[in-house]
Parts: sequence; structure tokens; C-alpha cells
Amino acid sequence: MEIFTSLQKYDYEQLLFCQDKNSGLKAIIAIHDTTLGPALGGTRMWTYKTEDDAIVDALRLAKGMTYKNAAAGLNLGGGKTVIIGDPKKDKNPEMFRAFGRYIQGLNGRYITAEDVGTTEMDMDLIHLETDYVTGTSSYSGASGNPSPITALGLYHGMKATAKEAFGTESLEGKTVAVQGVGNVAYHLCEFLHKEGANLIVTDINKESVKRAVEDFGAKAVDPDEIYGVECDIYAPCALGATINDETLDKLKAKAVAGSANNQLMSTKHGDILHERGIVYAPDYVINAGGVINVADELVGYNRERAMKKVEMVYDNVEKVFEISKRDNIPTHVAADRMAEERIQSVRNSRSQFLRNEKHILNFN
Ligand SMILES: NC(=O)c1ccc[n+]([C@@H]2O[C@H](COP(=O)([O-])OP(=O)(O)OC[C@H]3O[C@@H](n4cnc5c(N)ncnc54)[C@H](O)[C@@H]3O)[C@@H](O)[C@H]2O)c1
Ligand SMILES: CC(C)C[C@H](N)C(=O)O
Repeated sequence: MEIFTSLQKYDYEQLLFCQDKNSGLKAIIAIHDTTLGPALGGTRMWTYKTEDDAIVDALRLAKGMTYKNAAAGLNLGGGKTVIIGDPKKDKNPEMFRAFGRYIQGLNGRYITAEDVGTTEMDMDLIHLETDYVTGTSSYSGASGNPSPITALGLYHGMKATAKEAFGTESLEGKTVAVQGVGNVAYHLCEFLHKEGANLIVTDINKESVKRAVEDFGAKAVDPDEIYGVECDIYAPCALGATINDETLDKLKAKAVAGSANNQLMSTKHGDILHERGIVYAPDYVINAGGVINVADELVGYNRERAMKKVEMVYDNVEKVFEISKRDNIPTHVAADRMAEERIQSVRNSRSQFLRNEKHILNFN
């Protein structure tokens, strides 16, 4: 891969490779843009087929965080880490401590939290080496695993999506097809079940499927079947790029609203959803609940205040639909416009993040 060509294409600031032989750490930290503030984004641990796959994932996820944080109104830039390895087999405490020291070395340019494959316990280990970590469990001002709060934001955003697609925000009697019933989607299913929605679920992990079937009366289907099921809303909550050439023609849903990052394989697929009249709630707008919640730790965590901000996901999703209709553009373009306008307005007055006494990180 031509690294600088890739960095220049979408204007990334920094890409770091962190290696620790003792613990087996192989981490890639991508910092996309710090115009709005320090880059906040989670750490994913995953078994990538190649190192290039890991770099591409880190870059795509970091850019997504820039847009997510900007669209959510946070004074934070975007970054992300991927750790190469199997989260079930390859973790050890020294690995996360070594990673924490690398984060500390960035002196606040990057702050981390959980993502796929990492847990509160991992964040606690990172915290032994640096304060630039959120989503920890056992420290004063910690807000814990963000997944249930991401689910809450997603639920609010799904209601805004239902209002746009069906004229009512009620999800009672609606059928939602959920792909991946992990940390976020399990809690989403709980909200939906309480409201009286019908659930169709799938996961490559049989235990997760069983839990959703038992706890919420969900109907289970095989992973490949989820795209073609009769449903009102398709909720992609596993990994990215599941809206692609192959799956689009199978989709029967009238709306797409899920937690996964980078749901569209390419922007072309967002355009096709728009042409077909399928209401798409842009991923980084609807899945911002978790980052909104952990960001509150940076100003002294207040759960009530954080929950009020998470409710705003409804308004943000609604705003995207309004821009989309006003300018007659697909919703993914409308979301990008909303985020880019905010970044540009701040960029006009200052450029890269520079720590100063007035900054959010200096809260005591
Ligand atoms: N956790 C958060 O707070 C948060 C916030 C924003 C976005 N996200 C995004 O939401 C998604 C889910 O996050 P999570 O924390 O719930 O992760 P998770 O790992 O707990 O859940 C993902 C689930 O998807 C399943 N899965 C993977 N590939 C699959 C496939 N091909 N078909 C069916 N199931 C599959 C996994 O077995 C797992 O159960 C990720 O894309 C993540 O980046 C998470
Ligand atoms: C909680 C966040 C900092 C990270 C989360 N995984 C996201 O993608 O939004």
C-alpha cells in the first residue's frame, strides 16, 4: 500500500504503528482530523487477513469518527485504533498497558474507548498508563462500557427513521431485522421488544442468537438470510460494508437503521438506497450515543446530562432527513455536508489541535 497516497486522499493527519514484542502488541492508531479537538475513537481488536486490511480499517473508522463527532456537536476530532489479533485468544494485560503508553506519548492528541473486541477491563488496563482513555469501569468519573448507551441512541434514531419512512415514530408491530446481536444490538432488541416490535435476528455466534430468541422471542435466521427477510427496518449491527452490490437487491426493508460503522460499501450504495426510496439513517449519526456518553467523562461525567445529549440523536437524524429533502440529495451526502460545514467553520479560525489552558482536557 502507498501509505502517503492513502493519507493524502482523505487528508489524514497521522498514522502510527505500535509494536511491543514482549506482549505481542501490534496496533495501528489513525488520527484523521483534530480541527474540532483531540481525536476520540475506540480501539478495535480483530483478526485481519493482511496488514493492509488492518490499515484500511483503521483509516476508514478514524474518518468515520471525525464525521461522527462533528455531526454529534462534540468538540472532538476523529481517530481510531485497530489491534491485530484474536480478542478471544491473544489478549494479555501487558498488551493493553504497552498500548496505553503509546497513547500517553501522543499527549492528548488521541483518546480511546471500547470498540469491537475490547472491553471495560481492557480500558482499565490502558488507564494504568494514561488518562487519555474513556469507557473505563472503576475510576471516579468513569462511564463504563458505552454499548448500552449506543443502543439507546440508536433506538431514538430508529424512531426518527420510522417517522420518516412510515409517518409514525412508533415501532409497535414493526418488524426489525437485526444483523449481529452483540453488545449494542442485544440492548437495542430489549428496547424494541418492550415497545412491541417483532424481531428477526442473526449472528455468527450461536449463543448470542439463542439469548435474543429466549429473552425477546426473536425469530432466528442464518447469517446469509437476513438481507432477504420480509421486514420494515434492516438494522446492521455487526461489521461494515453490508450494504453492497450483492445485498442491495435482496433488501425488502423500507428503512435501514443500525449501529455498525461504515455500513455502505461505497457511497454509490447510499445513492442507490436513495433512488429506491429506502430511508437510510447514516451510520455515524445514528450510532453516536456511545461516543456522546464517553465524551461526557472529559468534562466530569454526569449521567443525566449525558442521557439528555444522547436523546438528541433523534433530532440529529431528523435534521439529516430535512437537509436531504431540502437539497434533494441522499441522506449519506446530507450527513457529510452537516459534519463538514461544522468542521470548516472551526477550521477557518484554527487548524490542528493544540492543547491550551481553555481546552476540555484541562478540566479538573
Ligand atoms: N459498542 C459501541 O458502543 C459502538 C458504538 C458505535 C458503533 N459501534 C459499531 O456497532 C457494531 C457492533 O458493535 P458491538 O460493540 O455490539 O460489537 P460486538 O462485537 O459486541 O457485536 C457484533 C456482533 O456481530 C456478530 N457478527 C460479526 N460478523 C457477523 C456476520 N457476518 N453476520 C452476523 N453476525 C456477525 C458478532 O458475532 C457479534 O455478536 C460495530 O460495527 C461497532 O463498530 C459500536
Ligand atoms: C465509544 C466510541 C468512542 C467508540 C465507538 N466504538 C464508536 O464507534 O462510536
